[in-house]
Amino acid sequence: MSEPILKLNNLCTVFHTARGRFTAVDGVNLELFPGEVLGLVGESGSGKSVTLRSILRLVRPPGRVSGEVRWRGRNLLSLSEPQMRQVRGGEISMIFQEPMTALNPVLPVGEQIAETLREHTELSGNALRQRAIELLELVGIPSPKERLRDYPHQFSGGMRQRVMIAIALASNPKLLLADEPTTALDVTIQDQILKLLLRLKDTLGMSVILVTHDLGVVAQTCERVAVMYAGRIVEVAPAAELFAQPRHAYTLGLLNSVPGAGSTRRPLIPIPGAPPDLTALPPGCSFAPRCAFATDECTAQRPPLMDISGPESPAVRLTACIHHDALSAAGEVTR
Ligand SMILES: Nc1ncnc2c1ncn2[C@@H]1O[C@H](COP(=O)(O)OP(=O)(O)OP(=O)(O)O)[C@@H](O)[C@H]1O
Repeated sequence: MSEPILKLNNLCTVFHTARGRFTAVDGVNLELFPGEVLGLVGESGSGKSVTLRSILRLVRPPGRVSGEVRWRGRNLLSLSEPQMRQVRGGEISMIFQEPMTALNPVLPVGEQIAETLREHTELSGNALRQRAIELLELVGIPSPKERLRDYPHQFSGGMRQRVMIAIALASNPKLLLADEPTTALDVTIQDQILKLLLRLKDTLGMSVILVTHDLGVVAQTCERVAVMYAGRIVEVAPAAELFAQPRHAYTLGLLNSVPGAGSTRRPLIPIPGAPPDLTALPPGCSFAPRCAFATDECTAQRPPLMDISGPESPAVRLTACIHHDALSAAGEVTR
């Protein structure tokens, strides 16, 4: 297997709020390989977005990020801000759920693409304008030359998302961080945007981390999946293996609670309870209070992320569930 392009080592992000101090990202270790699409899934508040923002150092003080973000031989957390600006929007780009938060409403889209091109490439004058047209064309915007002068509000939701992707790709990034990029769109447009992202990933040779709570989107797009719960990674597996045989009780719960992620005929079983309050996490496994498999051992101490790859599954499988063996049998019964 090739070397990872990105490696998160013990990434932690702590916030101090009126509710108290809490760790939104709690010791995340994760690897991303060149050209792969990794899905980061989990319920709302599990720390997916904060993980992405921590990679790019977009967490504002008093939020504090520690650990290591190893990217092409450097730790991004120890770069100066000017060095970081070259990486952010240059080598690594990010797209968001709501393009309007990323786009400037009072600037024509052509000018917004030009800004990124000026910052991250040597292009100027006509070559720069030509490249802006090419980028709009690349993301499937009809009549790109004419649309350069248009403002974000003159585009439909799906087209705005395409514009944001064009801006993100302007610098030829090696990594695209996509935070729920299709959640706000209707299903047909969602499908088009996901296909576009996959095509662009292949054409441009990027890696992608895709944050989503939609397991259907994961099944459609991701090669590997990391599951987050209460700020921690609880399972990592190739997507097909994760769907076929989840090895963490939380993943099993997620798969059983949504339609379409596995067999379509099975009944949906919601996960009981709600995600924990991060300011008052239970001892041991954070999922234990909601888990049908939990035993005293689960609440006694926090289970580490264990490597359970075996000869029958050559790809790396990690789980933080001590009942991962019992789950395989139960998983087949409930699913
Ligand atoms: N700037 C901030 N200040 C304080 N708390 C924050 C900040 N940003 C996020 N949080 C908190 O950190 C936790 C993780 O949030 P995050 O947005 O990463 O979750 P998520 O898994 O992406 O959920 P969603 O799918 O709803 O976006 C949540 O409890 C959230 O309220």
